[in-house]
Amino acid sequence: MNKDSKIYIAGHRGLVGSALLNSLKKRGYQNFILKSHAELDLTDQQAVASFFEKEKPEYVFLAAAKVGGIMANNTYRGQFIYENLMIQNNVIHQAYQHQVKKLLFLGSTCIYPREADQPMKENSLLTAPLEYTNEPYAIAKIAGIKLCESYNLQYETNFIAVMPTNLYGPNDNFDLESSHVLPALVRKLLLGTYLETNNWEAIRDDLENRPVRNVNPEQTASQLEEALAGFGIRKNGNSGVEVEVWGSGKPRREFLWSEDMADACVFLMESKDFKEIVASNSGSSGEIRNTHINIGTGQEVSIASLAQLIQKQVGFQGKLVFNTSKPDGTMRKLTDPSKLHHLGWKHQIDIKEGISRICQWYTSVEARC
Ligand SMILES: NC(=O)C1=CN([C@@H]2O[C@H](COP(=O)(O)OP(=O)(O)OC[C@H]3O[C@@H](n4cnc5c(N)ncnc54)[C@H](OP(=O)(O)O)[C@@H]3O)[C@@H](O)[C@H]2O)C=CC1
Ligand SMILES: C[C@H]1O[C@H](OP(=O)(O)OP(=O)(O)OC[C@H]2O[C@@H](n3cnc4c(=O)[nH]c(N)nc43)[C@H](O)[C@@H]2O)[C@@H](O)[C@@H](O)C1=O
Repeated sequence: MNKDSKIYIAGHRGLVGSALLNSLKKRGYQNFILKSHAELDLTDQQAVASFFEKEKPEYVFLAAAKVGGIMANNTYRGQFIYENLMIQNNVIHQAYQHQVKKLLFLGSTCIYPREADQPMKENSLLTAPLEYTNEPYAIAKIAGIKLCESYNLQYETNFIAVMPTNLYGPNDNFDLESSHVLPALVRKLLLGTYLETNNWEAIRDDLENRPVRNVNPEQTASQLEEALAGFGIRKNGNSGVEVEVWGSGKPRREFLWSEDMADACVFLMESKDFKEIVASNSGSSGEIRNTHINIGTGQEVSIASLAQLIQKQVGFQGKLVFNTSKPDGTMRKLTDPSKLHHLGWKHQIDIKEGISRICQWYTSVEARC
């Protein structure tokens, strides 16, 4: 990529897209095409075709998708499979039709079998059944990998598919229901600290800044207390406040800071081609598959430990309680990032540093919506 190359970041307002935009700007890139969902619905085949015809991007980062945590994936199963298939089919196909020089597609580590050997290597794809809670999303992502791979093999395109582990950082979704675990626990535990001191002003401010379904920040203190209890943030008799953690707390997850993730993506777009990635796959028998690349830290933490780390960071004095009526999802999902390490990239920010950064960001002026 040259500094004046025309770069389209699909999903530039999201967690990953915004980190990609910042990372590219820092490196001196300046020629961006940016469209919000409201401006261009990527599920609309005709609209996407017209957009590519008009704009003719040279490089594409496909970070637009229907995304959410375990409950959103499990509940909106139809939307997760349909919207993701449509977005990726439209964008990847038009990138091929309009001779895009390179495209980077973002998948997810949920493509791997539920019982995959840990840490998970790229070649465990399609070797056993998937985790149920996010199966529709995972199937769409697997189709995206195969679309990139098949177009590369048939049409000699240069499309790279990366499989990031669970991500977190600025501009994440902090909704109390549809978000991923890390942003959810940051917000729930912060609200817990406000509830401990009856700081209704801080609670109202938080709810105004990031509206929550069926909660009016103007309500009385006792109504707000009831609303928060519905999200598992509640006063517990005279012993203080408790915050609910979904599931048993036993599943383990691997977390990568979004700016590290963006750095890895830019590194791959700047310096690696699909052919080099194929060449780096060992033991090929003439069949070309598993050309995607894991992006992770190779380090995991239990959900209970994650909650304790965030609790410590925000200074929540109360109790963590586990709600086992909520799903655990897969028990382990740890990437083996050695392929990416061999290609020349390694993460920088560890989980403790990342938690400190995201808690600071969440309460900063910058985070105001
Ligand atoms: N978050 C995570 O932990 C992980 C994410 N990923 C992958 O990374 C990518 C980015 O995820 P993330 O940044 O977290 O997601 P976000 O939800 O933060 O952002 C998604 C972006 O996609 C855009 N978008 C969604 N639907 C459409 C549509 N129909 N048309 C146009 N734009 C649309 C949104 O636009 P707008 O803002 O305008 O509404 C938003 O900017 C996804 O492919 C995801 O699967 C992979 C692994 C883990
Ligand atoms: C990135 C990845 O993200 C999703 O998979 P997931 O890792 O299972 O999602 P998650 O972050 O929502 O949960 C991780 C764990 O944490 C527990 N947990 C505790 N308390 C809260 C809580 O308050 N909110 C949430 N969301 N989870 C909680 C929760 O019960 C689970 O055990 C995929 O669907 C798919 O989108 C995907 O690819």
